[in-house]
Amino acid sequence: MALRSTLKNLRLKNLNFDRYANVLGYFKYAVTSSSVVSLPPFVKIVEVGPRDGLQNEKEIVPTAVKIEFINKLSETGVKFIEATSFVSAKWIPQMFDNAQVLQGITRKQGITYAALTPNIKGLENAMKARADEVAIFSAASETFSRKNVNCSVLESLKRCEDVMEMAKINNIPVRGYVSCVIGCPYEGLIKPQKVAEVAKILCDMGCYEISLGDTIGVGTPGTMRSMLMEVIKVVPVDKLAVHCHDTYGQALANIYASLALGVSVVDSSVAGLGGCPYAKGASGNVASEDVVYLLNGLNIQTGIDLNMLIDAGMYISAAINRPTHSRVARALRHCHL
Ligand SMILES: CC(C)(COP(=O)([O-])OP(=O)([O-])OC[C@H]1O[C@@H](n2cnc3c(N)ncnc32)[C@H](O)[C@@H]1OP(=O)([O-])[O-])[C@@H](O)C(=O)NCCC(=O)NCCSC(=O)C[C@@](C)(O)CC(=O)[O-]
Repeated sequence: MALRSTLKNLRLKNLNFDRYANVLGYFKYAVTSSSVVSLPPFVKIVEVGPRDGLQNEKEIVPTAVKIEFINKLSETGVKFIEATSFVSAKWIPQMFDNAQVLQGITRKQGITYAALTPNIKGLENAMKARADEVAIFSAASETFSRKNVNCSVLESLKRCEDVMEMAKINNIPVRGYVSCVIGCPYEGLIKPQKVAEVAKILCDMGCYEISLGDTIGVGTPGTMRSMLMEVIKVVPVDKLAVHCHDTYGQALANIYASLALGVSVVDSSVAGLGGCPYAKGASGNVASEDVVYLLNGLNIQTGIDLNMLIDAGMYISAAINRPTHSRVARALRHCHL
C-alpha cells in the first residue's frame, strides 16, 4: 500500500516513474522531485596526467616518453593538458626536464598546454618554454603547505600574487589550485570555511578558475557537497573545478555530486596515474577514461574520443611498466564489452 501511494504521489507531480519501476522489476527507491538534478551539458576535462600523473614516479620517465604521451593525449580531443611543472628538481626530480618536454611536443591548435609554477622563477622558466598558461597552488592546510612548498599558506599566497602580477603583465592566464580541500595527511579533516577563504583569495587575485583538490582522496559526496556549498558562497560555481584523487574509491561519486551542484570542469589523469609526493598515502587521480565513460553515460559532452584516451593511458602504463588503474580501460580492453 505504501508503495502504491508513493507511486501515486509521484504521478501527481507529473513524473513518469513507471519506466524505472519496470526496469528495476520492483520499486525500491523513493524518488522525489528534489532528487532530479540538472547536470551541465558539457564538461571540460583538464588532463593532468603528464604533471600530477608522473610527478610521483620514482623512476625517471624518459623525456621522449613524456613527449610521446602528451602527443597521444593531444589526439584524443582533450582541450587542456597540464604538461609539466616548473618546480625545484630537488623537490620533484621527475619534472627535471620540464622545458625539454614543453619544447619537444607537437602542439595542436586549440589545446592549452599548461604548467604548474610555484614562484617567479617557475613562471619565468615556463614562459621561456612557451607554456600557454600556468597554475599557481596553495592549500587549505598549514602543515601540507609547509611540507609541499616549504612555507605557510599565507606566504604561499604571497608567492602566488607575485606570479599573478608578472603573468598579467605577460598576458598569461593563471589557474589556481587549493589542495587538501577535504582532508590533510597531517592535520586530518579540513574545515570548508578554510577552503572557501583560500579559494576566494586566489579568485580575487585573478585566477580564471580554481581547482579544488581532494589531495588524499578522502572525500565522499557528502563532504564534497558541504565543502562546495561553502566555496560557492564566495566563488562563482562557473569558476570552479574539482580535482579528485581516488584513494577511497569515491572519486566518481564525488565528481557526480559536484556536477549536480553546477561544477563543469573536472581534472583527471589517464590510467589513474598520480599523486603528490608530499601527501603520504594518497593514490592516483581519478582516471580520465572512467570520468569520460561516466559523462558519456550521462549524455554530457566532452569532445573526447574514449578509445583514443584509453590508447594514451595504455601507452603510458606500458612505458612505466604498470597496469592501468582505469577500470573502464581494463573492462573495454580485456573483456571486449
Ligand atoms: C616552492 C619551492 C621551490 C620552495 O623550495 P625552497 O627550498 O624553500 O626554495 P628556495 O627558494 O630556497 O630554493 C631552493 C632551490 O630550488 C631552486 N628553485 C626555487 N624555485 C625553483 C623553480 N621554480 N624551479 C627550479 N628551481 C627552483 C632555487 O634556485 C634553489 O636552488 P639551489 O640554489 O639550492 O641550487 C619547493 O618547495 C618546490 O619546488 N615545491 C614544489 C612541490 C611540488 O611540486 N609538489 C607537487 C605539486 S602540488 C600537487 O601535486 C597538488 C595538486 C596541485 O595536484 C592538487 C592536489 O591534488 O591537491
